[in-house]
Amino acid sequence: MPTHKLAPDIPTDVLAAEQAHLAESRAALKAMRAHAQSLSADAAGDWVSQQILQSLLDQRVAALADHPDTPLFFGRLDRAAGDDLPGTIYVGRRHVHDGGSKPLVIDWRAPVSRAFYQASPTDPMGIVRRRRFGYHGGELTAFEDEPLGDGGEIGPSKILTEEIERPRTGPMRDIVATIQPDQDEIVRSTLAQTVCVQGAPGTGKTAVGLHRAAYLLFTHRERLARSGVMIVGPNRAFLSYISSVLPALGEVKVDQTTVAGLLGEHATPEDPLVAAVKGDARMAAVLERALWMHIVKPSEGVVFTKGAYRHRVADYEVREIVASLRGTTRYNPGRAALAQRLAHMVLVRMEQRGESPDDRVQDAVARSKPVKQLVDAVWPKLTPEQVLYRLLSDPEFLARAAKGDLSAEEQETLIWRKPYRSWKSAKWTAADAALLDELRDLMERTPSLGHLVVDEAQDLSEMQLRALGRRCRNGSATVLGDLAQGTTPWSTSSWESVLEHLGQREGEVTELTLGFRVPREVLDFAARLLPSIAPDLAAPRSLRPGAGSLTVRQGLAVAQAAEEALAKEGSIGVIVPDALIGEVSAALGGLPHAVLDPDSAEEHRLLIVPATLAKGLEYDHVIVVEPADIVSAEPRGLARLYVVLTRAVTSLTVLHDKALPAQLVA
Ligand SMILES: Nc1ncnc2c1ncn2[C@@H]1O[C@H](COP(=O)(O)OP(=O)(O)OP(=O)(O)O)[C@@H](O)[C@H]1O
Repeated sequence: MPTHKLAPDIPTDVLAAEQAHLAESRAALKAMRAHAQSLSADAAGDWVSQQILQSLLDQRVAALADHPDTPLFFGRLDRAAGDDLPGTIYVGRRHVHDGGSKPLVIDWRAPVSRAFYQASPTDPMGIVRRRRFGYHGGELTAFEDEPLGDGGEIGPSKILTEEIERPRTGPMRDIVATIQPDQDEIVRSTLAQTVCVQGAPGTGKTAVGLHRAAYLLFTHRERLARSGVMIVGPNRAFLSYISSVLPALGEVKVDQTTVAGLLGEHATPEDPLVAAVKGDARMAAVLERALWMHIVKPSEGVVFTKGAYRHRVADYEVREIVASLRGTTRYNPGRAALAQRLAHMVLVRMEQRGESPDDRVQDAVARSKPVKQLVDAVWPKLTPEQVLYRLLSDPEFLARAAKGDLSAEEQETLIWRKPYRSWKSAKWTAADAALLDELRDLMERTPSLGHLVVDEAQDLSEMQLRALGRRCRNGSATVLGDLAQGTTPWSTSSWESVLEHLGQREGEVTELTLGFRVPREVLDFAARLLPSIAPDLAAPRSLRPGAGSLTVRQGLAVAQAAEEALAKEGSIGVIVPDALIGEVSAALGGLPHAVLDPDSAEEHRLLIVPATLAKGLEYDHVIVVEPADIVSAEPRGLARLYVVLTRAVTSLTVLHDKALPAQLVA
């Protein structure tokens, strides 16, 4: 077993030497920042290049900021001699070098840093000793050594345990100092590889996804700067919770959004049965047919008059062009190509008459009135909204488009009960947003990003997955989720199916099994629901025993439970059925609190969290109010309850007036 050298019994001379290295590294970082600040964008040739260069320099300066509370390095590796790498390496959030070429801190994402996460007594990876540092308020106060060379066992790391037990306040933190070997495998998988991670609540899926984004940006900086990386999360409260992790890792240029943010903020409520049909991947074929059904068989040709001549393209020739374009192009480029092909035929006629028209003439003919009129009649200009409007309001049109794909019953489900007056006044739903996006892509190709991280992916419909898949079709994805936490009408029951609809069939499904958030006692309690919501999943395991962390009380004494929690350290989430927000807020009376709101910058230790927004979040102390109402509020209410019961880091108090759901009673 290693000796854990933690204050107060650590050798002060060794600690002082490490503190001196920290001071030297801090000074060097300051010098690097000053140097970056001194660089001028004036050298750029023109105004535009100057602006671009200035923005790059500003980003560099921002990335070199030293945050006093964030340790600059958290680990040290002492390597066995034998190659030209330095014998001692400090692993930290970014590279820091002295004025020359001496590395003072090496970025955790660099290949040499991998051993910090992966080396073990059985595979020391050339490392003789791994040292972890403990910090207190930005000061280096302790360290812990793990000898790796002697093949012995490594005991539990106190620094790791302390990090995991640290009370939560405010937004999510990075886990860069304590990434575990199985998490590191996922973080460092190659850019070309799509990875899908199934993991019980609190196993670090979100953390791993964010760190993978940071790793890929570091490793493929130029490529991804061009193509982009995006994080897609379940709702804005979640985005706000994770928003500071990537900036803390020096990555400020990653878009973080929700599916609604990406596809359109359409939120008209909808019957889950209708949403389920709209979310089904069979809708893709229906939409494709619906769009192309707008093309009308040409019954006339074109006559283009120039001077005394009338140049004619016959109706059968138009039909041939349309037939040759159909199916070989997207809708909008097809329209443009039809105009150009008609113009080309006119040009051929002109040449046959001895004229010698050039490309400009062809463009002019393509834009001319007779050609435009014919194109509009045969291959009409459309918006996605027009097509979907027609599909959802015209049963006969839907029947033709849906032939063989949707049953008569499903078609009836889709048709609006109360049709809108026009496509402009139609009110769209979240499920419609994915359909509109599919149509948009059938009309014009959606650009692809380099990498997409999709969190809580079990909740996405097949059509939403297709929409996300378009955005990484030339790249790869990290897909994160838990089959037991699916709460939407279209929640998936298989990751293979998710990967298929995402268009990433080659993706590898892997599992994280060790929980870092929820104490064992609480997790075991919540896991009673698993046989009912995800019978194929193994019961989750927790790293943290957490004896005494669970309390179940009859009666809704919320204020009392909140006061008890306020007497302890850390954040408090009172998770309530959405319908009870007002009532619980009134019951909390004079205790300062707020209702969770992603748009508010206000910070409160005591937050009321609507059950439907709790996904992905965590609080030190969680008070769950009236589980029976959480279950009865929605079709997948039991899964919602599982999500809600697994948000606690330190304690969970369940308050109930009504009988607890039978599945929870042992
Ligand atoms: N290696 C680690 N070291 C320290 N803390 C960790 C580690 N891995 C995860 N955690 C912490 O555990 C908590 C849960 O992590 P995270 O939110 O990523 O889990 P999740 O699997 O996405 O959970 P959920 O399914 O409930 O959304 C977070 O506070 C995270 O910082």
